[in-house]
Amino acid sequence: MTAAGETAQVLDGKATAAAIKAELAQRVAALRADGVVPGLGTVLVGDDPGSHAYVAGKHRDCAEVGIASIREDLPATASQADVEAAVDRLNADGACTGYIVQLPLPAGMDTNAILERVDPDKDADGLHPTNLGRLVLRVSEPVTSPLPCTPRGILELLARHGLSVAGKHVVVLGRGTTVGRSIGLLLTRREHNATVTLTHTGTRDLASHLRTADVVVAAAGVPGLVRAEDLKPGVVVLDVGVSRVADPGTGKARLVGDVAPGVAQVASWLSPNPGGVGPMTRAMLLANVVDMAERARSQV
Ligand SMILES: Nc1nc2c(c(=O)[nH]1)N[C@@H](CN(C=O)c1ccc(C(=O)N[C@@H](CCC(=O)O)C(=O)O)cc1)CN2
Repeated sequence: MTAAGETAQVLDGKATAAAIKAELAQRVAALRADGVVPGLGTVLVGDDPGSHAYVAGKHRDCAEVGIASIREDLPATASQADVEAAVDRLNADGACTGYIVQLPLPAGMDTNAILERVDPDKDADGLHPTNLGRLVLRVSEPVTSPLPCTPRGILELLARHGLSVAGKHVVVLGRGTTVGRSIGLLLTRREHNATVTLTHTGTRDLASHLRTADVVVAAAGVPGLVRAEDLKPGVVVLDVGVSRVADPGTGKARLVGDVAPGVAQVASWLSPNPGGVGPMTRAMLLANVVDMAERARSQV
C-alpha cells in the first residue's frame, strides 16, 4: 500500500521490453545458426497515421532483434478481396513465420472474415478464432499457441516486477478482443488463478467494482475514467487505454491513458502511459514470432 505522500512504483514497460528484446535477439541468433530465419509479416490498409506508426515500429523492432520483415501495404481504396489476397500471399509465403493484420481496418471491411482467413499457425497476434479458442480451452496447460500481444505483455510486465495475480480480484475495463475480453479469460486460467470482473460501457456503477479491485486493467480508451477516489489504497493499476487529446498548453495532440493523475498517490504500482503496456505489446509480438519459429524448428 502506498504510504501518505508516496507515489506508486513504476511498472516500467520501456525498460522491460528492452530487456526482453535483448533475450529475443539471442534466441533469434540461435535460430539463424540452425538455418532458421524468423520472418514477421504485416498487412496495413489505408492511411491511419497511428496504424502506420505502429507498423513502422514493429518493423524497426524486427530489425533490432534479427527478425526478417515482410510488408503488405494496401491503399485506403483496397477492397475486401484485395486484403484477403494479401492474407493469402502471407499464408503461402515460406519466409513468413507469422504475421498480423493491423487493426482497426478501414470502415466497411469485414474484420472477422479477414482474421479467420489467417492461417492459425501463422497468427502472430493470437486473434484467430482457433487461437482464441485454445486460450479458452487450455485452462491449465503450458501455452503452445500464440496469445494476443497486449494481454501477454501485461502478464509479463507483472511477472517481471515480481507481482502475482493469484487469488487477487482483477477488474478489467473494456471488452475489446485485443485486450479486455482476452485478458479476462487468460487471468482466470489455473496458472494465473485470478478472479476477474469484466466491466464495459454497459456496466452500471463502475466505481462500486473498482473499489473492490486488487488489480485494475484499464483498457476502455476513456481519459480519466479511473479516478483515485474510486480505488483501494495499494491497488496495482495497468493503464492500457489510448486516446489522443489536445494539450491545453500547446494545442498539440498527445496520447493519454484511462487513468487520472491522482491515481499514482493511491496505487502501489502503476504502469505509465506511454511507456508501460504499449512497448510490451510490441515486444510480445516479437516473442510470438520467435516462439513460432522455435516450434517449427522442433518439428523438423
Ligand atoms: N493487429 C493488431 N492491431 C492492434 C494492436 C494489436 O496488438 N494487434 N494493438 C493496438 C496498436 N498497437 C499495436 O499494434 C500498439 C499500440 C501502442 C504501442 C506503443 O508502444 N505505444 C507507446 C506510445 C506510442 C506513441 O507515442 O505514439 C507507449 O505506450 O509507450 C505499440 C503497439 C491497436 N491495433
